[in-house]
Amino acid sequence: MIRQRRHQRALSLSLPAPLPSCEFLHHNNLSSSSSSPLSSTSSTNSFTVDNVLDLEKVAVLGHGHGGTVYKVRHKHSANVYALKVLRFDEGEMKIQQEAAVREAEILKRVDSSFIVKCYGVFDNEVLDTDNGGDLCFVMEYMESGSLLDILNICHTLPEKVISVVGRRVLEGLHYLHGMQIVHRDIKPSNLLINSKGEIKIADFGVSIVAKTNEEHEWCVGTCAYMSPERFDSERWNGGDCDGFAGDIWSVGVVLLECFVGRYPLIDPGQKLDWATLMCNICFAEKMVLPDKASPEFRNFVWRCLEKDWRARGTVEELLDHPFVTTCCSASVEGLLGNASETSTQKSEPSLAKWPD
Ligand SMILES: Nc1ncnc2c1ncn2[C@@H]1O[C@H](COP(=O)(O)OP(=O)(O)OP(=O)(O)O)[C@@H](O)[C@H]1O
Repeated sequence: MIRQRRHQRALSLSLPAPLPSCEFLHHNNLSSSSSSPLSSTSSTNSFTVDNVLDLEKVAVLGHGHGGTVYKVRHKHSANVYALKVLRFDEGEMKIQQEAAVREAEILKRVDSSFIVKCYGVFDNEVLDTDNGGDLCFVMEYMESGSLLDILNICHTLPEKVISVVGRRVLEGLHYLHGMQIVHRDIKPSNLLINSKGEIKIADFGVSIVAKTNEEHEWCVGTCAYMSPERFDSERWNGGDCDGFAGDIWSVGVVLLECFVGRYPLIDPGQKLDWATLMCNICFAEKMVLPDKASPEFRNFVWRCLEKDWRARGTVEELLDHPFVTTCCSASVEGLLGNASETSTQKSEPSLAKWPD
């Protein structure tokens, strides 16, 4: 539902001027049938896919609210990519296209080892007519799936792994926030892991550029990971917020989830509904963390889950926090042991969407 709502709004982004070599922003006819790229990535990324018809489907990697992600192989180079195929509903085509264009604009500009790379955006029907879509993103293939997949297998992670995860995500947010990009949907299924065990941030479907004069709706993203000022803007002065603090809140929820092995802001016996989430996120007392958590981890999580966004830790502050400065490796690979096979047992909190 929130994905639908996201498509129903015509949000606009104020972004830096496009690179001279980039065709994308000048190409408005998204419904045309073309197999040439609408967009390449920035000049520092080598653009390796120039015709989507050179990609052959290998497997389905997963389904999201907007479409399907395939593992694909480039026929000539044998390089493997993830192909995200978005579908637009009839009747909402224009608004959905605008949302997808915004996502593509952001993806085109980001180039960081902490962010899943996008190698091209195409507007054609691909692979075969049954599975064709309306807009396709050729993405870096992340072999080990998502943090959600890892949690499905391991249930909980040791603190030393969580600190590596935290550091990587903070580095990614530091990069994004430096470019004025607010992600707005940090959650386990949007943190992907490659064969080297490196975690990267993915999915910019509801991201925005902050500090512009544009009006942004704040109640978008995934409810369960949403900060108080985004959940209840009026009470928590969300109107004054630039949005960066909301990403930090989500990091705190994700890391705590890795520690306790379940969504942490709802007690096991509590019903997962919108009202309970609202109460727990916006009104509950400071959370009591498990005894077994180290003082560093507790303090880190509390700095992230500070309800008042103005008092919450910033990305710069948290990158200097002892919990993430002492982490032993830039990769989670060795620490995760046998958790390389994916599983689909666990899902994110089912009330992941904003209720109508
Ligand atoms: N670049 C990638 N490499 C490998 N697997 C991927 C990649 N991108 C996505 N996936 C897999 O495909 C699944 C679906 O991704 P998608 O971004 O469409 O939706 P989602 O993030 O799971 O859900 P939502 O649409 O609610 O955000 C992911 O959960 C992940 O397992």
